[in-house]
Amino acid sequence: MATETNLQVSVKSIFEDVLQQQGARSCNIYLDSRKSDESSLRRYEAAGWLRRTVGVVGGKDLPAEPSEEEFMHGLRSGIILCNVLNKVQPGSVPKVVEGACDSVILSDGAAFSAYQYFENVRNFRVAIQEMGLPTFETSDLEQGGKSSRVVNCVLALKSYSEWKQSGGIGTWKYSANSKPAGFGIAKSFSRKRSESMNSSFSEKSLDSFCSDQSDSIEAGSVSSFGILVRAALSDKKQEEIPMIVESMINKLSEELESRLATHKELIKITAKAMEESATGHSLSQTASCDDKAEGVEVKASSAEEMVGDESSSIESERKELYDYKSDANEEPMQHVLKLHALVEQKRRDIQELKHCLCSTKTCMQVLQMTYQEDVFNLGKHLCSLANAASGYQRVLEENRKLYNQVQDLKGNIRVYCRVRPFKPGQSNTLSSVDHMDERTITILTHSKNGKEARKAFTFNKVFGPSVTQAEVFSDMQPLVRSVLDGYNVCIFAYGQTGSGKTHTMTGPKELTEEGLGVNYRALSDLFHISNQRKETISYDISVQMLEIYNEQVRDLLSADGGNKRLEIRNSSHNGINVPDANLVPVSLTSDVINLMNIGHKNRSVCSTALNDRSSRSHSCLTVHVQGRDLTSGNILRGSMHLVDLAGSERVDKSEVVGNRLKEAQHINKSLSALGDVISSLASRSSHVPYRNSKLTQLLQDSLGGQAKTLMFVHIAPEYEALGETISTLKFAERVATVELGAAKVNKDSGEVKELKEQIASLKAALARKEGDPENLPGSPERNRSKLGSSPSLLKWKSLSDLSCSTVNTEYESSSTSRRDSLESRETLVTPSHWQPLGSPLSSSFTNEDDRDSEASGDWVDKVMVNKHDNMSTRPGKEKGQPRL
Ligand SMILES: Nc1ncnc2c1ncn2[C@@H]1O[C@H](COP(=O)(O)OP(=O)(O)OP(=O)(O)O)[C@@H](O)[C@H]1O
Repeated sequence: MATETNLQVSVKSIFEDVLQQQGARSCNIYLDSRKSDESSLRRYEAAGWLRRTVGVVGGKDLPAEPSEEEFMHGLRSGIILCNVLNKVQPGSVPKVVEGACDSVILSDGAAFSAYQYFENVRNFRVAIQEMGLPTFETSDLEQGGKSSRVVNCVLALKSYSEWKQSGGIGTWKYSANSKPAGFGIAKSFSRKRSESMNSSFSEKSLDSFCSDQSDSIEAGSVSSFGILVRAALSDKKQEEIPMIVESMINKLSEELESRLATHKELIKITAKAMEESATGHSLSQTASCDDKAEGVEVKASSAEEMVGDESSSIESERKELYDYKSDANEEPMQHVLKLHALVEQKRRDIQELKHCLCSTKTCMQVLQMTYQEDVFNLGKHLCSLANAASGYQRVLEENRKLYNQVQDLKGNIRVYCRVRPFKPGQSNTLSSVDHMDERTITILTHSKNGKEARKAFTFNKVFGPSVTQAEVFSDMQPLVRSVLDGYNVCIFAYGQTGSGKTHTMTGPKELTEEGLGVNYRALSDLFHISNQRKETISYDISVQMLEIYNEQVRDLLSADGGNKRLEIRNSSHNGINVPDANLVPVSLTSDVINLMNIGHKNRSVCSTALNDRSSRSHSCLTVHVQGRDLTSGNILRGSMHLVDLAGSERVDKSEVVGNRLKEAQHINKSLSALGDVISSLASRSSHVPYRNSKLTQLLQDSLGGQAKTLMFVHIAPEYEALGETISTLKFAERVATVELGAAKVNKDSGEVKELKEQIASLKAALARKEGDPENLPGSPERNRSKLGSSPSLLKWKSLSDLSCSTVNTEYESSSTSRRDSLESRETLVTPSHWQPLGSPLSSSFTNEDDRDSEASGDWVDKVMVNKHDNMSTRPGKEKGQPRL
């Protein structure tokens, strides 16, 4: 269209030039009539095209320059319209009604027949609408209708027809407002209808000339040129016209030739530009590929999106370019300009994109560097964490060793005394217990001459009648932890029948939470601690329950009620064990309760009315613990025997016979054998007589070496049981006296000093590992905080706390002699004036460790004395040492 306009403008200017050269006066501009002229010209154009296309219809020709009324009147039947449409688009109106009434023309110019009128026009409008062309209302063909819409529709059809004729290349476009040539400038030409061209240079020849010059130029425009020419020549003399026309033609042909040359040139440029654009695009793609190949991780999604968007936009633009190329024949100038602009735009876009890629690359490199730095720092941090973790593991390991050393130094054999309360209804009963303090029990007795006398026995601890189950357990709790560290522990309940052994080990018949005995509490504690350590060590805990009756071992957890006799075996792998006894894995305290119920049931099955099996047999609950260190893979094995011994009362041989006698003999034998073993161990005897009884045989691995033995000696307070009480205490004395010797340490000995130094340096080393200045020994903050947080440390006691001695002093009942007696005890173990140092380990302990260190009280300082004793005498590797 632009080309068309350009050409028209050129033709117009040529006319003007020619007219000026000829001295012709310029046409006047009639601005007021411009509008009507414009619509008239459009109408003429439409009419001209209709005439040329369909010729004479129904014997009536449409005037070449019809008035508005003539135009509408001519088209009202719809025949011309339908015919012209069928020519443009064959078959669009399959049946054009050309009725007999055609010739009947009413005087008012109305429709020939209503049928024709509506049918043809309707079919035409429908077809036009389907083609997407602008249409009009049927009423527009009536008087007062909008003829401009009809004209517009016809011109659109004309434009479409021409587009089609030219091959239908590109997209058909039609602008309803396009003006006929000559109206793009401020001049218009009017012509009187009556005026005719009376020359050889007829209207027709000029029209055909114009139309010959450019096929692509709309015929309507050519018609306008004709009008222009006619208007220009209207006032010329006849003889002037050939000359004017000739010069016009010359000018026109010149103009057209130059136009064609430009057109060709532009097409060349366009093709070149398109090639460049395509090459530029592929270059940018190659560049992006190269970038990728270089390994530059331009992965910023936004940049990729941009590139992606741009590629697709370039692709679409490229397509458009090709479209333009196809349309180039129609509108070369405009297309070329557009293409130029487009190519420039694309170049700019590509440049911009390259910049963007560059900056993204830089950003990515910076980011990469930052990440690398972060990863490096993280690695360093991880290394230091790993070091700290392994250091922490080492500290824990050391802590475990130290802890167990402390347990060793406290004495591998500990003897506690527990006094049962009077049974209900015994309030007036005379007690054999004269006095009790923390470690001493004084029994009321009589001397040989019948005078009242007292006998004092010293233990590691004395528990009075009011002491609770929890308090009893708290004192032995640290030993439970040793089992988890791979040590063997043996806990015995010793005493005469009815003295409270079962109460201590299991609890009262009606079990309550407070009443739970050592067995439940120990296992519950094992579960608790093993659960706390689950991140570092995986534990398997299993339980066996055996009974030794008349020197026969039975399984209390067997389904047959424990009737089968079992053999004790010694294997290199498992040590001493009873392979045929049930070993039941447990993980909850409730599991243990259930198993113990089974055990008690089996034990009572074997009882008779006259013979309470529980007091006539030893029951042994054995807890086997196997722990696997998750870091090193090391295996720790420990076991704990919880033994409820048979009643220790002596049976007068003259009074009992048969089974009772046999039982008594077996009990005496086994208890005596136990005493012998413990004595031998405590005195570091070269021979330990384990094989003298099934009991000592069974417990062999858990007695001696680094194994820990704890004996609860039970006392019945009734005076009438004095004989049994004395004999029980003497047994305990036998066990404990040997340990007493070990506790006789001179506080000033050089070895003790040496030990003190060793422990101080250990503390310092641990504090350094923790990197906590507060934990360095001697730090005032540390001492303050430890003293503040651990009152037990303030309650510093003398070294006599450490003794496991019993002292028998038979003396007259007087306060003086009693004081003397106490003083005499003090000489055995010298009171310490050492200041409490606290434990540097405690800060690195877990809660569990804190609890345990608290439970063990001021253990670090206690270590100092006993360590000397044990270290100086302990053989290198003995039985009962943790098996790793
Ligand atoms: N410390 C205690 N507090 C309260 N009651 C106790 C205590 N010790 C023992 N008893 C009670 O005394 C009675 C006898 O105790 P227990 O059965 O434990 O003695 P035993 O030594 O195990 O006897 P046996 O050797 O016959 O089995 C039980 O009723 C028990 O509940």
